[in-house]
Amino acid sequence: MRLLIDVGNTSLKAVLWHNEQAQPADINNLPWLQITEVIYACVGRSDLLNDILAQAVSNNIICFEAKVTKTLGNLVCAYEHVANLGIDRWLALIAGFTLYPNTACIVVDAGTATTIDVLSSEGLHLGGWILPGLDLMTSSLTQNTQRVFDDGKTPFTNELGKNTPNGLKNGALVATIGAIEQAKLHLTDKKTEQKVQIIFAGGYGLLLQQQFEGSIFDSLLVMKGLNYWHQLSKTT
Ligand SMILES: Nc1ncnc2c1ncn2[C@@H]1O[C@H](COP(=O)(O)OP(=O)(O)OP(=O)(O)O)[C@@H](O)[C@H]1O
Ligand SMILES: CC(C)(CO)[C@@H](O)C(=O)NCCC(=O)O
Ligand SMILES: [K+]
Repeated sequence: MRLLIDVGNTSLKAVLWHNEQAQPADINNLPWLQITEVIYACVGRSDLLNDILAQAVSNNIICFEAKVTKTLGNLVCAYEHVANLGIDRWLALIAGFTLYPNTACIVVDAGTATTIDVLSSEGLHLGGWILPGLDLMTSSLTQNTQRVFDDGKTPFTNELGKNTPNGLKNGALVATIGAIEQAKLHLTDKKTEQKVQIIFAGGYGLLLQQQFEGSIFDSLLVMKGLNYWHQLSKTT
């Protein structure tokens, strides 16, 4: 059994991976006798990991930290300074590349931030964008204006707004949808009409997925990326 940990800017997420399946992990009561290795990634507060890694060490369990590299197998990172790319973005790309081989992908992780990454069918990461997540978009407006307010019950829809919370929420949603549409333009090749797979992850991933026909939502994308990273980094 493997312990997979993703430390983001809002929370630490952990799952136990066993027989190709994820089980929820209670980080206050981890089954150390059954855990064979720990694989983790961190874009947020690394101090959240201290206690778990110390427990792993005292149980003689080996820990691996996933890092971004220029290449991983046939996957190539767009950044010149690869260490600057968030590891969560790289792991989501690794998962997209592995789950959809030879397929152009747009990988969207919608949490605190929304990240959009573009991957060619050959495994070239063409680059991406970092947007405020839907909640950050709306809270930055309510906090920096006098009259823009949210009512806590208005949903995000792609309709035109006809009141303030509508205008605010829907503005955030369509800004995000529009960015994903822009990402498609970087992959569309009129001659080959290649299929582009749009993959969503993160807290707002399901909501966004519903806006794009043929797209998929995978709540475990980053966790799967941790597993694939581990496999690929051993063999390449
Ligand atoms: N059903 C849901 N479950 C969890 N979060 C949700 C859900 N629906 C919307 N959200 C929003 O998604 C965001 C959290 O998403 P996610 O868990 O992907 O966070 P994250 O940004 O990846 O966090 P971190 O940076 O800690 O990894 C929050 O803004 C939350 O309000
Ligand atoms: C953008 C976030 C915050 C998304 O979690 C993370 O991937 C990150 O901190 N990235 C570093 C900056 C970059 O990816 O260019
Ligand atoms: K994240």
